Amino acid sequence: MNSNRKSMLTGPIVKNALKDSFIKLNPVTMMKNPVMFVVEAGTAVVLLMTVLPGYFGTQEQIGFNFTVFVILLLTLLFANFAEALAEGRGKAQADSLKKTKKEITANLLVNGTIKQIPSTDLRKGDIVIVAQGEMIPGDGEVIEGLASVDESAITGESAPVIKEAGGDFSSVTGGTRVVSDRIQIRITSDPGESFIDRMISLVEGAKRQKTPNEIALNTLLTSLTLIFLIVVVTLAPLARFLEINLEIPVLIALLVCLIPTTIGGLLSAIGIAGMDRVTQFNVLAMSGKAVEAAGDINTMILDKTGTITFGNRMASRFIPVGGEQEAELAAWAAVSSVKDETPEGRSVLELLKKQGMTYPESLGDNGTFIEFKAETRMSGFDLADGRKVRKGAVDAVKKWVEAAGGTVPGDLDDKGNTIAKEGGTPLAVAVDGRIFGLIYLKDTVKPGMRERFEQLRSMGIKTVMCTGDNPLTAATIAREAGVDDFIAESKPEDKIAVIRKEQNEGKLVAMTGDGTNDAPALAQADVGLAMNSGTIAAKEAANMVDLDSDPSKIIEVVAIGKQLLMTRGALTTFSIANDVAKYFAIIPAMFTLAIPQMEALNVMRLGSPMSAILSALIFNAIIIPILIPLAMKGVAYKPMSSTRLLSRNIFVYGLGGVVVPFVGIKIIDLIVHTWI
Ligand SMILES: Nc1ncnc2c1ncn2[C@@H]1O[C@H](COP(=O)(O)OP(=O)(O)OP(=O)(O)O)[C@@H](O)[C@H]1O
Ligand SMILES: [K+]
Ligand SMILES: [Mg+2]
Repeated sequence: MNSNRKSMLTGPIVKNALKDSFIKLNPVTMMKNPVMFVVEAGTAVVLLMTVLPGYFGTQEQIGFNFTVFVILLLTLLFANFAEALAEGRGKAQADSLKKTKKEITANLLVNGTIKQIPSTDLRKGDIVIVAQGEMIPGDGEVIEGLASVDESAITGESAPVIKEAGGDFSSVTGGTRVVSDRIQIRITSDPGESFIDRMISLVEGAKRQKTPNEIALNTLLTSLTLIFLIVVVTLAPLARFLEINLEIPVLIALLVCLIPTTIGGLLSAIGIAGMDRVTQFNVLAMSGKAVEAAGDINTMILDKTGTITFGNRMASRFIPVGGEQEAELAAWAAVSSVKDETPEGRSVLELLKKQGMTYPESLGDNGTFIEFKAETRMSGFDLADGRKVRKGAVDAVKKWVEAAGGTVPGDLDDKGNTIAKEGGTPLAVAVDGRIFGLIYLKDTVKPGMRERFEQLRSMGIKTVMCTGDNPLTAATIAREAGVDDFIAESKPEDKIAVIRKEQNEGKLVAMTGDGTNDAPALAQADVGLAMNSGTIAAKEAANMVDLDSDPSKIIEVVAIGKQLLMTRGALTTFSIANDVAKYFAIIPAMFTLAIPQMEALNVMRLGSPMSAILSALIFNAIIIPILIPLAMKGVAYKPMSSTRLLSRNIFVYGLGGVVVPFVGIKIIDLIVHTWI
């Protein structure tokens, strides 16, 4: 899917869009776009006057009427083509996704025996078994086992990912393939509601609804259209009263030139293309509203590990405290990590191996594993003989040891702080009341983070790093990465609190996350970007999912959102400014047609009244296809504050919108005038 996602507009897409341009002429479809619907009504009237001149017009104007009809029809087709082209890539993607959605056989587990049923019969709560080489029959959660899964059908990324029961990597997607081992899965979606179904309807635009911004703009454009309609309709009797004869096709041409057809024709293409840009970027936005909200974000909440840093925090050294032996510290660190499947836990065992050390493995028999939790900030192992082994954040382990009646060695804090000041994470290791020392976890800030935060600042966006790590480590990483603010030792509920606080100040907040404990905060945020590798709860709470599971992408998503809003604003300004020039072409021409002495009004020195009207109308039509690439690609975006952006755009597109048609109409008139 990725290969064709990246591909540009191909021949078949353009061909389909051409066909769709005609299908979209259906008045029922057209009615959703009042500006273009008025153009269509006008086109129909001019057509009647051309084919039935006896009833509706005069014989000698047939040529002119027919020309007006053709230009109006082209105006409609151009607008339809813009929308169809914007929809085209999504439709092509949907087709390729549908191919991956073929029916397969699922191994349903009923009372301990396997029953084969078609995947389409699976319901929420069913348990299935998927073995090596088989396709996963539906979305679900791994409840037993571990397997590597090829998810390229949805992510385009061919390297298999590990899925395992428990933790943040347990969610699987229907249509992906198990490449090794065997897992038990609890199905979490009913037929028709799966992730792929949602993806299809998203990229296809089937569920595309107008965003509040689009509705507001549409209302404005409709009001403008209505006003001009009233003006033009009242112009006719007024002119007749003054004994000036204004032809109906001329009035229709005037109306079409005055109403905002440029933005009316491109509006939906701009929205669809914006959504599409997000999709090309391998991010699924659940609605256009989410993409637009991204464009208006004031505050961005980021977590440290995995977003700002690479996130593979690796144990790099064992540092004993209180006169303990390094070998003994290492052994207890290993015991606390035997079943700890977090990257941190695994790295402890790797370090042990690398240093050629060993630990008494039999201690791991018959004990209870204590899983790492963000709330306790510790993990460990309760031995069969009753001894409790823990490793975790220094302050958490200190409290735990003190509660057990132990004492804290005097050099613990100093040694811990030294690690933290270097940006590392110290983990203390203890057995019951005795602290043996520290594990030095190293993580590195991703390159280029500083520049990215610099950009965000120039866009007027505040960045807050929220981490469960200690304040010293947090401060070091925050300084190194250049975030505006940070919150250390934060528990999951603290993230929600930060979001609420910002929102209460009237700000829009974005955040990324992947864990079940991030889900409430993802739902609370105005833009919640969940990682595809994350839990189902996170993905359902968020309004965007990143298929590549790269949390720092939120930065680009915001840029795309801004670009969408800017493109819409710029083309609206351009469209309305455009109409000014058309007054100067059409109105004098119209009156000169009736009263030749009014030639003095012809400020643009256009060839003849007829050619002036046709030139304005031709310009009005061809400006739509000329602007399609801009509507699709978006206007160039440089990070700067919203107010500066706004004034810059009004200058460029407002002034440009007035000047360009004067030049354009004049050039067209020079050509047209030689023909008539
Ligand atoms: N596997 C583990 N075993 C024991 N303690 C751990 C483990 N992983 C992390 N910790 C400790 O718990 C703290 C909190 O971890 P948590 O994952 O909540 O936040 P974080 O990863 O530090 O920050 P972030 O929110 O940026 O991901 C860590 O700073 C570390 O001190
Ligand atoms: K117009
Ligand atoms: Mg973490």
